[in-house]
Amino acid sequence: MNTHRIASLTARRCWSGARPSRSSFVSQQRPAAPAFHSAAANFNPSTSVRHPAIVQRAQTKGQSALHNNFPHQSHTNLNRPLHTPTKMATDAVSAAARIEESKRLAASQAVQDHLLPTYTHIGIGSGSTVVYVVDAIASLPRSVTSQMAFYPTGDQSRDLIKAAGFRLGYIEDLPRGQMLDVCFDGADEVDPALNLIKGGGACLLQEKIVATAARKFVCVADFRKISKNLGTEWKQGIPVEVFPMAVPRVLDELKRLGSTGAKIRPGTPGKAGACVTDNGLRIVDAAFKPLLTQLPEGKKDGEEGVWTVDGLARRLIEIPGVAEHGLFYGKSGLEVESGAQKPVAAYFGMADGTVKVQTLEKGLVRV
Ligand SMILES: O=C[C@H](O)[C@H](O)[C@H](O)COP(=O)(O)O
Repeated sequence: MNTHRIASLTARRCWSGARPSRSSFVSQQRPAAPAFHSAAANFNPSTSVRHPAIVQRAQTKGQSALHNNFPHQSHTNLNRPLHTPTKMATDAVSAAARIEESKRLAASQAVQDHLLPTYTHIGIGSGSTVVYVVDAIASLPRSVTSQMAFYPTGDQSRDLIKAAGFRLGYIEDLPRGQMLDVCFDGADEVDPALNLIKGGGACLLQEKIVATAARKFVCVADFRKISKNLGTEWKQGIPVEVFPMAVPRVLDELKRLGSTGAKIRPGTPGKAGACVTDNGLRIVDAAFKPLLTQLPEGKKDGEEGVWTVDGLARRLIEIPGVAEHGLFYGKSGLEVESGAQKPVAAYFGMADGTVKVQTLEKGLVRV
């Protein structure tokens, strides 16, 4: 397995030009990770995590680079404030490394718990956390993984599968009636009922097809994704994949439904113009008031722009021109035999190096 190759593929995954910067998050629970295009993020966190010496080197490098950018702040300036840009850069690098490590821990535990050696058809989702899923699977004996076919959810995961030397499967060729054994995928936000927001990296349509084709859908994420209500942690809005000709009409309808400032996702800085998905469509990010899991008594779904997850999810897909949206909702794989959009379990790597698992029966518990 070529870890370095896989890590470099993360850097140029579909959201390199499409994902809204993580730094636009305003959340106290999520340490501000540097935007992927910032200089501080140019070090490779996935390799640094495993080699503390490299983290140290990257931090030292970050310091000296920043000193060069701020020549007026000499080393002998005793009046320098405690929180200098240099310290902030160092903190940002350690926060980013901690987040990467938490993704790796979640992925590795999820694979350990849910990938049986007898499985032959495996779905691989999109995003930066899934890279560690592939990494964990690639560390298994070749005699096991060579019996498996891996089904991607977009260009990035197809590249990951190929780089790991795995056999690529095509979901369109999976015979009718047959299901994937398991699918691993990330999420942008997870509520206590295991509803998800996905599509922060512009992948959601193929993800939903692959997840619902699996007997078991397992979610992997870091601690920033844990949420009480969808829309409280992931504030950019619900990603909605839309046919280009329908975009203005969809924006109008989203406003009528109570979305506050739905907008077309730009492709910048990676691409001029709009973000184009793996399916050649556009992404509209539609922010709503935090989504409920239950309707308060006497209230109607959508009244004053307040929606339940299920109510909004069903309403969004009815809009002509909407190909799919990033709300994964409804039944989980524990409740139905097939077609579940909600995972059977969500694995979260925590900032303290532990892993928590969230299921419908047990809630959020430490492994
Ligand atoms: O569009 C991208 C996918 O839905 C990802 O699975 C989701 O955005 C989570 O990505 P990450 O693991 O990079 O946070």
